[in-house]
Amino acid sequence: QNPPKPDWSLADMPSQEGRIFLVTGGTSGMGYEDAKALAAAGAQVVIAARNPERGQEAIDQIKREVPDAQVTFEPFDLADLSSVRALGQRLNTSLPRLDGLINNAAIMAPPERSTSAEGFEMQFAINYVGHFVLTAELLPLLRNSDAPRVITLSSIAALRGSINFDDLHSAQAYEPMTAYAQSKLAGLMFAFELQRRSAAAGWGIQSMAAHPGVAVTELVARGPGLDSEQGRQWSANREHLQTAAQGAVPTLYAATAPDAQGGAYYGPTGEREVIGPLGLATVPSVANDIAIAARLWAVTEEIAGTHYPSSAP
Ligand SMILES: NC(=O)c1ccc[n+]([C@@H]2O[C@H](COP(=O)([O-])OP(=O)(O)OC[C@H]3O[C@@H](n4cnc5c(N)ncnc54)[C@H](O)[C@@H]3O)[C@@H](O)[C@H]2O)c1
Repeated sequence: QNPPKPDWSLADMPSQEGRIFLVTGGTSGMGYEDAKALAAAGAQVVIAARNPERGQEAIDQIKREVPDAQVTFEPFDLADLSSVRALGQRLNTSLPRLDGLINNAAIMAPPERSTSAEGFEMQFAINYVGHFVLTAELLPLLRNSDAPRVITLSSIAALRGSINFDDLHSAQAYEPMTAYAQSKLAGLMFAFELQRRSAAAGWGIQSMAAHPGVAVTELVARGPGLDSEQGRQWSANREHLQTAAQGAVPTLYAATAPDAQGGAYYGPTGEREVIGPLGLATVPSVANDIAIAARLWAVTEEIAGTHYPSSAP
């Protein structure tokens, strides 16, 4: 795989006119920056997140900066698979195709364990299983595109992750960052496995992963909280971290650059993994284990009740 030029920036993004993107969690942080940059390049963008008021605020803010932006909001909750499926059905009716899906929404390390509508540990549910189901729902729309891409957000936290098949939902022991790391590793393995399955079945989808390094967003405040030890450390380092706009660059590269490749993992790289520049990110060795990836896929299909087609329909 060819690494991208480290100085790739939004100015290098080709026109996205005529292309349609969905960005989950596009009301704040990196997702918002993704939506704004894609709209500025001429794409039609659908932001999907929970809160319609925050959705309208995001649209208003984007339109202040990009007056002719084509951006709309769809409410949905990744922690409730009936809501994820309902979004899929609405989009399958309203859109002709989908050229890019950005699986961006996430929560990080809430201090107390909680569970989704289906009883999954909340980070596993939102960060991973919800996106697994959403992508399956949108497969027909993606296949209507002549060059569809699916970008799934991972994190350097995945380097510390493992897939605990004996306790995927942290019911026996809940450690917030361990559960986050598992969810982000699962997302990374999903991105790679989707690429393999797409290639084998001829779906034509390029699936890649991206991570932002460490960027100043709402993730910490909404998770461990700014008063936590983690929050205090993070606040003390704020000026050394990336902005959300900088953190969005690897995702936007993956979503739009002609030379970005399916199966790659883009992010700030090497010694500068936390703050840049753009490159091929470090892949945790377990993420290359195709037996674990296949097992995780099968288990997820089972618990989610969503089965991908095994070959091109
Ligand atoms: N900020 C960082 O330093 C960092 C580092 C590594 C990876 N990431 C990843 O980047 C991505 C974006 O995170 P961010 O830092 O911009 O955080 P953020 O908190 O600013 O944004 C997260 C978005 O996800 C949405 N969301 C949360 N729960 C949801 C649910 N149940 N249903 C639908 N939407 C939901 C939120 O509404 C919000 O729009 C995440 O995947 C995160 O894991 C962030």
